[in-house]
Amino acid sequence: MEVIPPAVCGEEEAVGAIPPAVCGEEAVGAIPPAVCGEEEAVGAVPPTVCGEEEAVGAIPSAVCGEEEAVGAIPPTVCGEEAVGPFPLQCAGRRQWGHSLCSVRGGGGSGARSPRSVRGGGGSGAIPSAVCGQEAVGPFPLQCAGRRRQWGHSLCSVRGGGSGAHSLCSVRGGGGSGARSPRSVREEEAVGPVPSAVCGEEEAGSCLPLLFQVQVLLPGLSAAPLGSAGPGAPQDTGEPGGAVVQRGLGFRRHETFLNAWTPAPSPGSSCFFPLPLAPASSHPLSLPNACTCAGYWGGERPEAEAMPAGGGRWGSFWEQRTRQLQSQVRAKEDKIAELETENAVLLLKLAEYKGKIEKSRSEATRISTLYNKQQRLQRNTRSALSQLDRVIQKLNQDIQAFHSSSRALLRDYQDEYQDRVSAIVTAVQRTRQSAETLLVCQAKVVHLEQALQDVSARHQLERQRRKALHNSLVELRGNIRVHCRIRPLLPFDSESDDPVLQSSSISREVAHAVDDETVLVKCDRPGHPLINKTYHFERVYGPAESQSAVFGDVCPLLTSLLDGYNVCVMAYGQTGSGKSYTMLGPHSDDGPVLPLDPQSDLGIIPRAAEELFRLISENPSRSPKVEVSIVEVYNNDIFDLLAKDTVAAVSGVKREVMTAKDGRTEVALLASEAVGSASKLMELVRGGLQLRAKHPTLVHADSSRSHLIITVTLTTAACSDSTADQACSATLPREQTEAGRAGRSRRTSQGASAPQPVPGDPAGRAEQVQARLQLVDLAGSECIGVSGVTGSALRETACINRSLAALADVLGALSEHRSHIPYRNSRLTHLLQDCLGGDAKLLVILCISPSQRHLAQTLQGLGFGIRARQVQRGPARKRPPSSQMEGKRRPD
Ligand SMILES: Nc1ncnc2c1ncn2[C@@H]1O[C@H](COP(=O)(O)OP(=O)(O)OP(=O)(O)O)[C@@H](O)[C@H]1O
Repeated sequence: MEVIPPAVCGEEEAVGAIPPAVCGEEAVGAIPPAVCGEEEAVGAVPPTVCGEEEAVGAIPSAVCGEEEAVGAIPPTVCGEEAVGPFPLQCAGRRQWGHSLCSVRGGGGSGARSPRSVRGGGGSGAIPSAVCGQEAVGPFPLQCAGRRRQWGHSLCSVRGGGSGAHSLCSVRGGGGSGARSPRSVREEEAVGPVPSAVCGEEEAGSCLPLLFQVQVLLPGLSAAPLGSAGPGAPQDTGEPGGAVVQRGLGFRRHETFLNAWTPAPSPGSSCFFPLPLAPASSHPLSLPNACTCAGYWGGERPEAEAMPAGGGRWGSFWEQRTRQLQSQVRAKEDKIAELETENAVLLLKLAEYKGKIEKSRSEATRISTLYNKQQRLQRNTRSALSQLDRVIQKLNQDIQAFHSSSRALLRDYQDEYQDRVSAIVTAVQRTRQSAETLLVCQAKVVHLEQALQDVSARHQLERQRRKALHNSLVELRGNIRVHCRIRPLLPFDSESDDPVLQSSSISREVAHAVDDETVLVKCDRPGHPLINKTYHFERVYGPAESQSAVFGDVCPLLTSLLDGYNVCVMAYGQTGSGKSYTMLGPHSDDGPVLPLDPQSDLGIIPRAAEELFRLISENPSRSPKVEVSIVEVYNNDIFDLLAKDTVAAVSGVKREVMTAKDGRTEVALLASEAVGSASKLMELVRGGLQLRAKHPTLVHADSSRSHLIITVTLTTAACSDSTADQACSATLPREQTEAGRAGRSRRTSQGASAPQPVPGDPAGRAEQVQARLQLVDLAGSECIGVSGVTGSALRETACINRSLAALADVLGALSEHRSHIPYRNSRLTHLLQDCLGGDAKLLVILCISPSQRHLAQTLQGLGFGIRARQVQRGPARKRPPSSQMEGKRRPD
């Protein structure tokens, strides 16, 4: 083992023969220096640089980061950790210098090979090793600690190592070597020749310094080598000695490094620098710093290897110094260039960092977006899957719909064809029908025309027939019977008969078939079917108005003015509409004139108005009009205009008497002359107030007496010609003709025509009296139905008896009996002139359509038929009063 280089060790012993050994924990090196970290490093030649692994290399140097690197001369640059000989630049973090730091790894050995070991041991001959926190380097060695450390060599080398020219504070193992300085920190450093410089530890002897390297940092003026100012290193002049600078007095923040480079060792061809580095923890606290200046190793050069004498050595070293200075300058230039590049790189780095930050935020944003997109994609996928299912379902539905639609379409087309063919057929038929219809329309028009002609002819024939019938009636002296069917009223349904209350049975049994026929039809269970028709001069249905009824009465008023006695009599059961027909709707005030077109007033007020209208049309005649009103109540006659009359029951009874002229009159009958219709109706209203009334179950406002209003017209007699003219002016043509026929007949028969009485001794003017009797009979009633008792029952009995007497008279008249029983009743007695005389008698037969009153209806219809059968001979005008005297008609 050569014992040339010194060994430097940290905490461990460093043993080195000649070359120094540098070790971390333990370092052993032969000739090449070995620098080791924590592991032992043994190396011969070349040095080895390794990271954590052992590195062995020959000449070329190796640079490694974490990996093994071996390098000889060319410098090596590494990232975090680098090793390089000669100008070695290694950039760790912001570290600048020739060689770099933070070399970790095992040791190595080799001649002239720098070695930087961290952790492991290392050995090298000439080149030094540099480490980050621990670094070793040859020649101008700059080693930075962790921060801002500048210098040729560095401190804190860990690991053992041995070898010549091995450097610096070594921790760990020791190293041994001949003439090798030894620096031991915490551990002993042993070196024969080279001295060891250490901080607190022993510094071994050093070889004579061969030259100085001065490195100036910015702001520090250069000091001449060997003659620096105060504190400049002193050459001890002893070979193998160490230069120890203590208390050099450098200013703070200034760095002055003196390097003493030993002579090349025989075993190595390179130099080992003598770094001067602060030993304190802070790199800039130099004044108290340097404890270990440098080491040199190797044997003193032999005569043949080293110029003999100081001059030769001086020139050599001067040359070498210049060479090295030029190299230093070149390196400095290179450093400046690299600084620039580094600055640029730093700028780029900052830029890239900014971009990286931006990219990171962008990446974060993109990541967020990506997550969102993922979620969206998941949602979309689930939605799409649902949509797919829905679409599949829809497709199935659509297919089903299409198939059903096709089937429907086929059915529709088939049906359409059928319908079209049917329509075509129908259209053809319709065309044929239209043609037929046109023909039919033409026929219909023709028929309608013919019908109108026939109708006109029929109407004409009817008028003729009616005229003939009226003539016949006039000639025969028949009683005219008009039948009026009132509407169905609410009280018609108030029946105890459940059969009648049944809605299945029609409640109307009497119907107006036409204006001359009444049909009674009733089909009740348990009763014989009734289906009978009755013919009258006129039939009024329920809908016919009061004015229509009065329209047929109106001609009789003309006859009245012509001198005929006229009687209009309403006959019928109770509640059948007699008072309604004769007077109008019941009211407390009675019928009030004047009439309006829509009025419901009956025959009496209308007749009054018409009478005075007719009178006013021929003022030359201006007959005297007198009114008397009587009622036949309980077969007694009461004068309703008598002054002594308070009420019918308590009034004075009147008697019927026969006048000289044969007329029947009421004795002491009060009569009042009236000059107007309203005056007449005023008297009527007064009489109605006195008329006996009593409510029954059938009719709440039932009249209990027969009301007879007599209007007497007294006119001056006129000649036949005058009378004919007057009659012609007022009567309808057929009536006039009939009247003429009758008159001619009466004349031939010697009937009493009004003729002037020549030589009337009394000198009285001839007068003709004609009477209009308006009779509202009391209604016949069925006692069981009307439910009357007491006085009402007597009233009913009297009413029924009087009506029966009336029927008997009509029966006798119709049968032309010799005796007419007028006097069986005061009613018939009072109406004798009307019933059997020469008056024009009109009976208005009122019936109820209700089934409830069927029996009474049938009885009334029978009465009407019987009345129609009466032939009394032609009606005659009333003769003048002079002719009437002494004439009496037999009873
Ligand atoms: N043609 C008709 N139109 C409308 N209502 C009628 C008609 N005939 C009768 N009435 C109504 O019938 C009811 C009975 O009529 P009305 O008093 O004339 O009977 P009546 O025969 O005089 O009875 P009574 O003999 O008992 O006096 C009355 O309320 C009346 O208004």
